[in-house]
Amino acid sequence: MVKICCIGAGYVGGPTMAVIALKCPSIEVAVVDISVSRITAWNSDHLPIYEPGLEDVVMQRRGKNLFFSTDVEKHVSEADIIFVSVNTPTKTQGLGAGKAADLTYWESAARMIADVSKSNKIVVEKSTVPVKTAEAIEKILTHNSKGIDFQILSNPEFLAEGTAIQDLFNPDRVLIGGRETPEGQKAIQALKDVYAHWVPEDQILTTNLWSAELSKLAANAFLAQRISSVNAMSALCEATGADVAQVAHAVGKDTRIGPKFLNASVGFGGSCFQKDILNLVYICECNGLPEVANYWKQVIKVNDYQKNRFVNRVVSSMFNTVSGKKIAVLGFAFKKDTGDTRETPAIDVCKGLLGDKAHLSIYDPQVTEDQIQRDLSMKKFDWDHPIHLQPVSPTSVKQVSVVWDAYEATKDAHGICILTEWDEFKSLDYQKIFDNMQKPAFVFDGRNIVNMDKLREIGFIVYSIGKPLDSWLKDMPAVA
Ligand SMILES: NC(=O)C1=CN([C@@H]2O[C@H](COP(=O)(O)OP(=O)(O)OC[C@H]3O[C@@H](n4cnc5c(N)ncnc54)[C@H](O)[C@@H]3O)[C@@H](O)[C@H]2O)C=CC1
Ligand SMILES: O=C(O)[C@H]1O[C@H](OP(=O)(O)OP(=O)(O)OC[C@H]2O[C@@H](n3ccc(=O)[nH]c3=O)[C@H](O)[C@@H]2O)[C@H](O)[C@@H](O)[C@@H]1O
Repeated sequence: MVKICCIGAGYVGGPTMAVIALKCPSIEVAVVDISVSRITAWNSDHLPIYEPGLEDVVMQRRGKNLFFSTDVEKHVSEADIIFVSVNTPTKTQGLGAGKAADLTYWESAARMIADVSKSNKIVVEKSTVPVKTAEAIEKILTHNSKGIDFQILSNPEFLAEGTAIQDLFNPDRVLIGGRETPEGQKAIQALKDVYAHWVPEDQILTTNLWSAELSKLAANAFLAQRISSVNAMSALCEATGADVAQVAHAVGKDTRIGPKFLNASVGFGGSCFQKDILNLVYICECNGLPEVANYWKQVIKVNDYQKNRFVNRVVSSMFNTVSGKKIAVLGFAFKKDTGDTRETPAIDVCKGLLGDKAHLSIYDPQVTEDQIQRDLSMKKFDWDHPIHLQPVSPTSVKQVSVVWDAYEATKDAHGICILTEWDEFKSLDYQKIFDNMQKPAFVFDGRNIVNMDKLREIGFIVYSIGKPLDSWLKDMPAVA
């Protein structure tokens, strides 16, 4: 029986391995982690991450051919194929701080693999890593190899949160990069055989190692670039009276451009877009390509601009101050159908409003008060380290209350900011909400999900990203 071990039981390791276990009953899959609380949760009825369809897959295979364990060394030493899906945060100190990937966790995983292995292994990069990481990993493994053959493969993951299970069941492509030697090709074939249990052969792409590593960074950069492009247009739409949804629709009808990923928003979030683009920028700079680096840097700059612009809109619309005013924040996760808040635009928007002394009442159907308080008090980039290395009880931000209901959040509020596109926010009783708010009552829709006309009929002053401005807002231009 082929044995797979995955180091890192996070948003990638957990779901990908659960799906491999489901699709390949003949393979034994162990997911290991240094975080005891994460592994305990994977073995309980309350999985550590919320992802539609995940629980069903885990429950079908857990205890049969899917195991979650903290006994990292045992499972690594027994495995034929080892996936490494650990954190690759942005460096906060030293050379490349604020841009380069911090490979501390990767390196320690590689050293441990070298230490405990007694048989040949295929080591698979599942984490997103800088190009040429495989070379460094190879050096760590072979310097300690005691004659063991290690083959390194790059198999980046393209799943998106909220749709992870669907993405894993029907991937657009599976990408496997390896050495162009006979041993490298054999390793590629072994991994291909795993995916071939459910992925059509022509969707499994094989490349050299560096192409696979770079393709992952490139894919995320292209995706984020589309959002920054449409968000840049949203500012111009507001200035001219064009409607960003109509512009995006017209542009996306061109089959060369396509309709997906053109939703204007308060900004993209998530654990990877910013991190991976910063990493790409750093690699370009290290390779003497400053023009290329600056090109991609601009994608991040426009994203920051979009978040600032939103905050400025809120403040300027409300008589240039939100000091002491109650602002309801609907949605804190970085997108709907996930409880993940990593790099969510809500953090920057809330911090911006708090900077102007607002009182925030936050509601998100999947995010806990503890998480929100952590996010608002944590330093930039600290979130991307294993949970047990993060501050245990951060000081809570006093002007923030977290409630479990949108009606509670909006009661007596002066304004509402919609920051995540949860479906339930579309069907709220906005008349009831209006009746219980201070007047004039504002709605700032950072996700373009509300029916502006209906809300204006009720009496709200409505701002929606990239949409023709309310006459109230026209006279109060937001300066970014
Ligand atoms: N979250 C996502 O949607 C995607 C993430 N990625 C990439 O996958 C990698 C992992 O991301 P996530 O799963 O989101 O991170 P995560 O933070 O949810 O999970 C990483 C896990 O690795 C564990 N870990 C760290 N060092 C370890 C070690 N030496 N031994 C054992 N366990 C260790 C941590 O405790 C943590 O539970 C990152 O490189 C990320 O860029 C790629 C595609 C999608
Ligand atoms: O490497 C990763 O981590 C993953 O990053 C993204 O997935 P994810 O961040 O989970 O979610 P997305 O659906 O890409 O959304 C990212 C952010 O962009 C925003 N977004 C997305 C689409 C859009 O049109 N407009 C927009 O503002 C979302 O609200 C969210 O904040 C990619 O889509 C995945 O392919 C990739 O594997």
